[in-house]
Amino acid sequence: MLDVATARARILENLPSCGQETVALTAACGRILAQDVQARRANPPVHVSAMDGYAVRAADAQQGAILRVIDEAPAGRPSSRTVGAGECIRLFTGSQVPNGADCIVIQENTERAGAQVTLTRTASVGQNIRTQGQDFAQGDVLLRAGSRLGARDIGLAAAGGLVWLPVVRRPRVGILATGDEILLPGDTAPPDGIFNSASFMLAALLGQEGAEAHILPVARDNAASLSAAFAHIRDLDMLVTIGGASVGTYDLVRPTLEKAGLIQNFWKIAMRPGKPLMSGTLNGMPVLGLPGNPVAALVCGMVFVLPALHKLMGRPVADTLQTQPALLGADVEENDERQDFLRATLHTDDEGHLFATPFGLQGSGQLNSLAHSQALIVRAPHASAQKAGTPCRILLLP
Ligand SMILES: Nc1nc2c(c(=O)[nH]1)N[C@H]1C(S)=C(S)[C@@H](COP(=O)(O)OP(=O)(O)OC[C@H]3O[C@@H](n4cnc5c(N)ncnc54)[C@H](O)[C@@H]3O)O[C@H]1N2
Ligand code: MOO
Repeated sequence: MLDVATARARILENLPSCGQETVALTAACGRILAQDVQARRANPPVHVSAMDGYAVRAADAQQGAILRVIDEAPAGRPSSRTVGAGECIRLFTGSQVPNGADCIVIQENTERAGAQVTLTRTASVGQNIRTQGQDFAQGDVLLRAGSRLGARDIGLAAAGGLVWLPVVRRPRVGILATGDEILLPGDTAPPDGIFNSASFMLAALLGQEGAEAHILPVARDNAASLSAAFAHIRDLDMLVTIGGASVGTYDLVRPTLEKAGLIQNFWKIAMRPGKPLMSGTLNGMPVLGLPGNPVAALVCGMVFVLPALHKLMGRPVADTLQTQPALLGADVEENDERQDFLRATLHTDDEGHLFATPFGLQGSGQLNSLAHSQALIVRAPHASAQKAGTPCRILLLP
């Protein structure tokens, strides 16, 4: 059986990037920027007033000076006049600063009488002026390729005059659960049917990482149903199957895929949960066959499908699993030949040590402990029995 690291590398090896598309600002939140974007215009585009008041020449802005109001220029309606000696122009927050003026006296520091204004305080050059390009200049790189766009990035792009943004195309991932016993959550018959948890869990996992995840109709445990399901696939960047991956008589996913033209990369890995993982390509489309046990599907989703998704999105993918150090919160037994991923809760003691405590039961059908875990303890094949307090490596669960 292949080891986990080799399997991961072989899945990532030949994955193409799925390219980019252009979306409107309103559709860009959460997307990954595909190219650096530059400001189309400076912000502010011209010198503007930061306050309601009067544009004056700083040379005139002495306490007690009396100035003549020669114009009024609301925001968006710049004055064509030039402020000369002894003159001022009435301005408002956001108004363009007129020629000749080099400071803004705020309204509270003036007394107005008809067309005359008396300054009650001295002002200085540049006061209350937002200079052109103070925030950013035309052509400045506002956002870098590879960043995930949030609300503040959208605001910055909008301020730079961008209407459309180049983003990484969301990979279309088909999720095909299989099994005669699999029901939609909430279906009432048959009473011994198993609700399809794995498809919804994987769709959520991949969706929150930027995939366009499509839950396909469940295929039945027979070659005809599976063949039809594979034949109906169109325009997917990746297919993820769930179940029917093992060695039983009704585990027909791999043989049926092979009949449809699958080029198998590998099948079966030294991992618990996740042993019957399969990787291949069908007419060029990457296919990952996950085990049906939902915990195995999720752990394989984290360890293999997410990095594959990131690769499809052109995002950097670390060569190795990004584990972190912790201390065992309970004794663990000797491990066999499979790399183990144990569901665990985390807590930090008074001295700041992080402990990962594995659940006692680790069956790969048990979703309750999966949902209530914060991490997976990763144990190497053939690791010896270890006592609580021993250093270990953990993978944080999303
Ligand atoms: N003789 C052997 N038997 C098994 C082996 C083996 O090496 N030799 N491997 C075991 C391991 S490890 C795993 S994992 C499972 C994987 O089996 P399959 O991928 O064939 O999965 P199924 O048999 O279809 O289902 C297993 C289990 O999971 C439930 N299931 C399936 N799909 C879903 C779903 N979408 N949502 C929720 N639950 C699902 C299904 O009802 C079964 O209970 O094989 C072992 N056997
Ligand atoms: O992959 Mo299986 O879940 O080890 O039982």
